[in-house]
Amino acid sequence: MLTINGFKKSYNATTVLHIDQLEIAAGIYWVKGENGSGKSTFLKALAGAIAFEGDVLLHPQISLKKQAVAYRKRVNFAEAEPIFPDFLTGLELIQLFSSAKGGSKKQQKEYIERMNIELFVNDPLRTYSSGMLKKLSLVMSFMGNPTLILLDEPLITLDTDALSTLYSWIGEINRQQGVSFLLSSHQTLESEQLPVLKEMLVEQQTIKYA
Ligand SMILES: Nc1ncnc2c1ncn2[C@@H]1O[C@H](COP(=O)(O)OP(=O)(O)OP(=O)(O)O)[C@@H](O)[C@H]1O
Repeated sequence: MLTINGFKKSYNATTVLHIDQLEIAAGIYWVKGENGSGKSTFLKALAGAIAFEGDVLLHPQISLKKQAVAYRKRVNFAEAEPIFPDFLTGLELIQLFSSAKGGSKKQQKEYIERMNIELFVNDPLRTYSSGMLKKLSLVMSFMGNPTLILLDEPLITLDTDALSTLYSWIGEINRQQGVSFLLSSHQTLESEQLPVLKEMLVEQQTIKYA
C-alpha cells in the first residue's frame, strides 16, 4: 500500500527518524513508541504536513513529492491535538475538508450523525472542548475516498460512545473498502474490535514491525 524510500527527518540538524526502505502492506497498524520517539513526526510526514528527505509512494505509483495533490486526496490525517481557525464553525470546516477530499453532502451528514455532533456542529470552534474538537477532526479524517487514514492519538479525550463509533468506522471501511490505517496510541487499542491489528515500533530513530 505504501513504500517509503530514503526517508530522513531532522529538526535543527538532529535526526529524529531514518528509514532506508520500508514496505507497508494494506492493513490496520498500531504505531507504538515511547514519548518523543517520533510517532507524530512519522504520521505528519506521511500526511505531507511536514518536509522530509526521501519519498513516499502510495501504490501503485502516487508519489507524495511529485504528485502531492493526488497523494493528499487519498491520504487523510487527524492530528493528536488539532488546531483550527476558531472563528469557523465545525460544519464549515467539515465542508471545506470534504470538498478538498472529494466527499459528498450525504457522507458529511452520515458521519456527523453517527459521531453525534449535530448539536454543536454549527457553533464556532472557539466554543469547543478538546473532546468536541477531537470528534470533529475524526469526522473530517473520514471524508472523501481515502486509501489510507493516519490517526495520531485518536483515543485521547473521546467518550465511550465516540470510542465505539470510531472502532466501528475503522472496521467497516477497512472491510468494505480496503482502507488502511496507521494509528498511534499510548492507550491500548482494542484488538477484539480491530481483529486484523498489526504492530509497528518506533525506536532508535527508525521504524520496524513489532
Ligand atoms: N517542531 C519541532 N522542532 C524541534 N524538534 C521537534 C519538533 N517536533 C518534534 N520534535 C522532536 O522530535 C522528536 C520526536 O517527536 P514526536 O512528537 O514525533 O514524538 P512522539 O513519538 O509523537 O511523542 P509523544 O508520544 O510524546 O507524542 C522529539 O525529540 C521532539 O522533541
